[in-house]
Amino acid sequence: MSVVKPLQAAQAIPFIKRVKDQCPLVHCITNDVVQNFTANVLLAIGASPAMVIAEQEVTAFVNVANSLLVNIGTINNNTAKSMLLAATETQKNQLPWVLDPVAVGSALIYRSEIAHQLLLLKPTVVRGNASEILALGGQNSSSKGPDSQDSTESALNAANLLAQKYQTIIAITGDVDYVTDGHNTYSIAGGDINLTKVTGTGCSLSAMVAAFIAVSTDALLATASACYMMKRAGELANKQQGLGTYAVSLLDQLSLFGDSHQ
Ligand SMILES: Nc1ncnc2c1ncn2[C@@H]1O[C@H](COP(=O)(O)OP(=O)(O)O)[C@@H](O)[C@H]1O
Ligand SMILES: Cc1ncsc1CCOP(=O)(O)O
Ligand SMILES: [Mg+2]
Repeated sequence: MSVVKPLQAAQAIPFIKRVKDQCPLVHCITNDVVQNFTANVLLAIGASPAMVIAEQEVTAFVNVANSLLVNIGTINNNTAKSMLLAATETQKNQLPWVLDPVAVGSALIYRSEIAHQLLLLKPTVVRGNASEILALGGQNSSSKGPDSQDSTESALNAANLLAQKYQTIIAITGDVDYVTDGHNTYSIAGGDINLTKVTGTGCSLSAMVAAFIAVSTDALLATASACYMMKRAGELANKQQGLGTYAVSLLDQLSLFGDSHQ
């Protein structure tokens, strides 16, 4: 078992600043539910989003972008082809990329098979909730579609094994986030339960991770820093008016980072 260290805010701040300063272009092949929210989250943190999906375009575009996000949330035959082409090209050229294995496991056999094919293409980071990481590791999980029903602690062992086997970084998000390379692990506490009641926070966090690893050589700390930023913004967002306002306020808080607060 790897050593778990709580991430300090001061460790995350330089990574958050670097994204703002360098404005990385993030190529997103993501699901139909969260396209707009993800683009707005990336803009809020100072990155540039590009949703480029066609199989005729993805190979060229991964070489133009600074990093790639592959999210299988509403996968179909066409998008699966694009995802595999894009990931193959990033692996060939050793470009940073993130896999978000939305809802793997349970009855969803097609996406689970594609997720395993994508894992073999060496994602820099895999970001999922506890149920997804347990399922990816071949362990029992109790998801509810894209939502987790498992604790992040229960997925820590699976995360360590996956990280070692595929030489990747695994970020498990939930009440406490854990980010591990199989040897060193950061924990990030805090956040807010409302983050689970707005669709796309997990998916857009994966896009944030793609932006953070695009501008850093320390992918472990960069990933943990992105997790910190989402949790902190989730704490600061307005919880008095209902979930619609909360979602918009979350964007506000992400965009205000570094100006009025950390
Ligand atoms: N119980 C919780 N308390 C506080 N924050 C949470 C909780 N569950 C999830 N989060 C936060 O919500 C964000 C999305 O994570 P999660 O809900 O696990 O992703 P997904 O949408 O992929 O299931 C992350 O920032 C995570 O830390
Ligand atoms: C509801 C839903 N169904 C397929 S993808 C998706 C979005 C899930 O977003 P998140 O995992 O960030 O909550
Ligand atoms: Mg969610």
